[in-house]
Amino acid sequence: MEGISKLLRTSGKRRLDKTRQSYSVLPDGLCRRFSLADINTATSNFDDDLVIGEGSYGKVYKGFIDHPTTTSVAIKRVDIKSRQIFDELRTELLLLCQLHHPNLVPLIGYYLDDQQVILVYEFIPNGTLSKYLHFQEHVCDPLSWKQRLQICIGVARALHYLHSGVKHSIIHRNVKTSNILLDEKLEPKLINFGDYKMGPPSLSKDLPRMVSEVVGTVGYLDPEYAMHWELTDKSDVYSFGVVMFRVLCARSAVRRELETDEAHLATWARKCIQEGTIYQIIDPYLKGKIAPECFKIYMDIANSCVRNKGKDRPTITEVEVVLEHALELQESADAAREDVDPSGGDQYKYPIVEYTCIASPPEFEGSLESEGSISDSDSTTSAELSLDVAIESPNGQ
Ligand SMILES: Nc1ncnc2c1ncn2[C@@H]1O[C@H](COP(=O)(O)OP(=O)(O)OP(=O)(O)O)[C@@H](O)[C@H]1O
Repeated sequence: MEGISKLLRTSGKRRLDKTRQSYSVLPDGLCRRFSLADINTATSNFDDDLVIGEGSYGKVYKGFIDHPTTTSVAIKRVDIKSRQIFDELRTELLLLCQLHHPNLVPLIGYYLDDQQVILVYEFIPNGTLSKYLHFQEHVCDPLSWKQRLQICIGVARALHYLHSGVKHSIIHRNVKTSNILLDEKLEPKLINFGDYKMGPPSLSKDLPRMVSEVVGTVGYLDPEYAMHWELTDKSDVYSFGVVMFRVLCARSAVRRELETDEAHLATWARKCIQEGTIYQIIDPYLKGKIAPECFKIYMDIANSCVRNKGKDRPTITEVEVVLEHALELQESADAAREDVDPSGGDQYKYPIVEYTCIASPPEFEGSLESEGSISDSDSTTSAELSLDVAIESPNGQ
């Protein structure tokens, strides 16, 4: 990783010295370098019909390389309007070509000159996770609960790799559902590394790093980092907690039109957890489909991720382990149900339970047994039995 900063320094100098000219910023062999002619062919000269998305930096095109085998790629083209944009894109490039994990989007190659940076990624066909999380107005088939758990596990694995799998931890800083793409098997791939920051060596991760600007997305942003400008890997954990609530509730992370607690999903979810009403705000599609034991530990870990203080949040490794356990619990509950009623399929109904956690304990203990508690909807108070819960019986009738 020391090599990265060195490369950044040297390549920065090169840029100042040269007029428009393609050049390499990486040692040979580290990453494929495309010519502009290759890119023009791949995108039919940046044909607007091939645009698949647009980020804050520019358009993303679907392209095809290596004719006649034709591999599908996503090509991100960024006009260099400022030195900062140039540096961020080059940073992403330098980082990505050295990272390899099944849940990170693979970078295939790049083209770079003084006026543009073009990054060529593997094409991930199923779009962003946010596309699947539209409360009550599904634009595509809703994901099952098991698929959602598997997606969360994949993203947690990617973050685990970034936080601990490399010499210096890498803090993504912009974990959100629109930065998670799904491949043909709905395996998640984390994208957008332009805002990452290198943390301290992995072994001393708890030391905060002072940053000169706060980067992230409203609704996902760690409040402690936003207030004190001190960044640790726990900021990503906070954002990941918001992703978990998005996955459960299929609601937006932030709704600017509201001026109540409901404006921020994380704040709203924590309030509902304290009041024992969280089940009322989950995605209606999931109601009755989550095994209570799985629901409890999912809520425990999601709730602990969005604690105000980073030191009270779990590490992403702990989150990953708990989510894997949650998936096992769901699978064994599903298997037990199938034994009872083999024809039930996805329609098996679990009792509707509420989850309550009055106050967050000061430390995350690893064991989540003692945290929240769940109760059958039968035993909820009348105040808790508002519309959503009251109209659904455990049998789905
Ligand atoms: N590898 C890829 N495969 C398929 N689609 C992609 C890929 N990369 C990006 N996209 C699509 O292009 C869109 C824009 O991506 P991009 O990373 O530029 O923007 P963004 O997520 O909006 O980022 P920013 O936070 O910089 O505004 C994504 O939302 C996605 O739909």
